[in-house]
Amino acid sequence: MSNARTVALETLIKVFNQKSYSNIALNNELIKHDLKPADKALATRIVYGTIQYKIFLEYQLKPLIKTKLRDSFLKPLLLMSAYQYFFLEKVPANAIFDEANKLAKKYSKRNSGSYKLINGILRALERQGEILPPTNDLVEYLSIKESFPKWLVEYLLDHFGENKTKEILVRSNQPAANSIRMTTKESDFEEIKEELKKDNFSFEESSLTPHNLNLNKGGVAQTALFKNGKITIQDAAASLAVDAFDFKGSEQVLDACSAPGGKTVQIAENLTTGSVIALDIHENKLRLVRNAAERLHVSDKVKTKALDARKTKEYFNQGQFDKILVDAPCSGLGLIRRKPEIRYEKSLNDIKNLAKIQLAILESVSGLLANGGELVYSTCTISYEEDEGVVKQFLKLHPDFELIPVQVGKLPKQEMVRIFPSSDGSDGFFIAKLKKRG
Ligand SMILES: C[S@@+](CC[C@H](N)C(=O)[O-])C[C@H]1O[C@@H](n2cnc3c(N)ncnc32)[C@H](O)[C@@H]1O
Repeated sequence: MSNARTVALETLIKVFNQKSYSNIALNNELIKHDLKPADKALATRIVYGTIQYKIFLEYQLKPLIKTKLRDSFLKPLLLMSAYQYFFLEKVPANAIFDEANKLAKKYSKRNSGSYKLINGILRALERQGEILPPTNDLVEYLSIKESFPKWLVEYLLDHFGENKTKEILVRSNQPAANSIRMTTKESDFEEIKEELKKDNFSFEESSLTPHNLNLNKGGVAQTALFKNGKITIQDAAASLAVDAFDFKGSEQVLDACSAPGGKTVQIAENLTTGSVIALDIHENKLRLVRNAAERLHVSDKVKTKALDARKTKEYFNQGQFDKILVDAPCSGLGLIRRKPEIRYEKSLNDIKNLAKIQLAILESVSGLLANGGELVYSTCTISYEEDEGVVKQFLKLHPDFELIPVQVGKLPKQEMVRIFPSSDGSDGFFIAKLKKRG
């Protein structure tokens, strides 16, 4: 039996029991089992949905599991069956339970009783229906309903209030947009849109910027438009960080944390005689930056170097760069819709530790900026400590820098830009622009 649910179960066993990354584990299983496109889509939905709603699903199953689950496949199978039961409206309960029973038979050791156990628990789940904690404990209620750890719900409530928190949680559980950036000049956008239509894509313009479109489906990497570098896959919010610079074209630019290179190529597109040096601490990731530069025909303007951005003073000269981008490593809370497991992996401690690394990177590169030069600091997170907190600490230590209000895309001019995961599917993001006096 090789079908969508076998692939989903194999993947979830690796993710939950062996701590594998979901995208890598799923990809390996999809390669092993040659599924039809519809089955591929179903397996993907079950895997990501089950991970996304793990806390909610465990809460539903907890009152029904009365014995120790000995076989290692049992918990992943129960979770994915419960996910389908609650979230896949078009699949009848009987079909979900039959498939679960078949998988239980296949995976059970003989006489282990696992098959009967699965059947019993899932039938009991049907009788029980959805359960939620009382709404008077808002943290517990939202944690279960939207499947986020309690510390994170509490953190969001403290910083953004009840309405914004609910919005962030709900939107983080919605699918990410299939977002592309048109890399050409604005006058060619219409031509690109026509070509996309010919390739059977429909789209809407991003609510954040005219150079990004949200496509109705994936698969754009197979098109000539992508292969020729006229479009690239990039989140709309992320693309705004580079737009915050005021380019002349002749600048020397440092991209301090560059892989996989989405912003490096965008910087290079803005340069004529200038060039960009792209750093990353992981040498193997720099290959992705070089590939992106080649596809977008900007290789002549991009040099890569493996380096810890906290050690840049040892390699570059004071005042060597006119512009510096620090798109920092961060907790990724703005990316939860793309990487659902982030919510279970990060802690408040991680946020605090990352803030120290971010400040150390800013500290290291600050001396390399020429007087009058621009420094853009960005993250794909929404935590205060990593965003405004880092910028404010940096400014306290560096009175030679000033904060410059930012106007990017369709957004109003702001002191610092915070984008929450948005209704049209963009990631959460933060952008601040600093200028070195002189
Ligand atoms: C948010 S990602 C950058 C995304 C990239 N700017 C883009 O637009 O495609 C952060 C990157 O920083 C790298 N990184 C982490 N710690 C670093 C350090 N100390 N020095 C340089 N790069 C680092 C990570 O390997 C990761 O590729």
